[in-house]
Amino acid sequence: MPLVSMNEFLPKAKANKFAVGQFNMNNLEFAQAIVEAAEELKSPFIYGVSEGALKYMGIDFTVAIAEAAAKKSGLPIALHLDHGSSFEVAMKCIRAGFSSVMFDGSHYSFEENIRLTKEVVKAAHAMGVSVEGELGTIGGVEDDISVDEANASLAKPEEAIRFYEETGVDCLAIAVGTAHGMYAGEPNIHFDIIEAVSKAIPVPVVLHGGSGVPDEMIIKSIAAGVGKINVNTENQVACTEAIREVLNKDGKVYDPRKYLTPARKAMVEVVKSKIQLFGSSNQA
Ligand SMILES: O=C(O)C[C@@H](O)[C@H](O)C(=O)COP(=O)(O)O
Ligand SMILES: [Zn+2]
Repeated sequence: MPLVSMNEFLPKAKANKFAVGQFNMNNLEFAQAIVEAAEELKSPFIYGVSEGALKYMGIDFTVAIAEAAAKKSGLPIALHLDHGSSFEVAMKCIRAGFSSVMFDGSHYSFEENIRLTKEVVKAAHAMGVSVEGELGTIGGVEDDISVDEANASLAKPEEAIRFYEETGVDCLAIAVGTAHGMYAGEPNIHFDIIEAVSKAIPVPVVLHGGSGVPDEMIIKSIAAGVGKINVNTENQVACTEAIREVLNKDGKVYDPRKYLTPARKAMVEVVKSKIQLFGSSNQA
């Protein structure tokens, strides 16, 4: 199966109240672990690729790996630019074979965010590519850029609704109290904002900063209208802890397969548990 747009599964997620996971691809082992977990549970999923990860892996390797996963598994998989910062980077990804892009204009003024997102939507939709927009400021560390929680600002439902109506995005990330990275305590998620926006627009709300959110809050978020959830840090932590354990036990190990195999296994377990929690098993 070729890579698909998120519209292959997000409308179904919204209608049937489940969420599709966006799992970030940081290298080959992440990509393999994610597709292995999804194959076992017959789940659609999204490979999220940040601009930093794109630089690290190279755009051609990234697309080739995602295409190989889609072909081998037969699952509906979207390859999605995560937090794209410009029209140019979004177009570069689409030209290389991405089936979905996020344009994150949340650092611009509201009107400028609408104007820029609209341009991306117009070009992407003409090529059958889905688009995610973002409103409000999500706290935490994203691709090495940190936004402290005090400067994170929640999305206003009336603005989110107007943003959707004017841009026509396929899903909308709104700042509702989650943050990128692990939480020191518990996040304070504003379920009322999710519900107000989700009721008024036909596309799903996206929850960024999915790592470390307690299960019951995830379930409540999905019930309120979240249809896409992004997870990266929990996989990074599982991967690194597994590698550290092997190296701590035997300082003489030099074959990367000896520590990357347990790292990949640990990530398979993380992704499987998220797919089950999000309710997307057997939805492929
Ligand atoms: O940091 C990245 O490279 C990706 C994240 O921004 C992703 O979009 C996301 O929201 C994942 O959040 P996390 O699970 O808290 O890392
Ligand atoms: Zn994010």
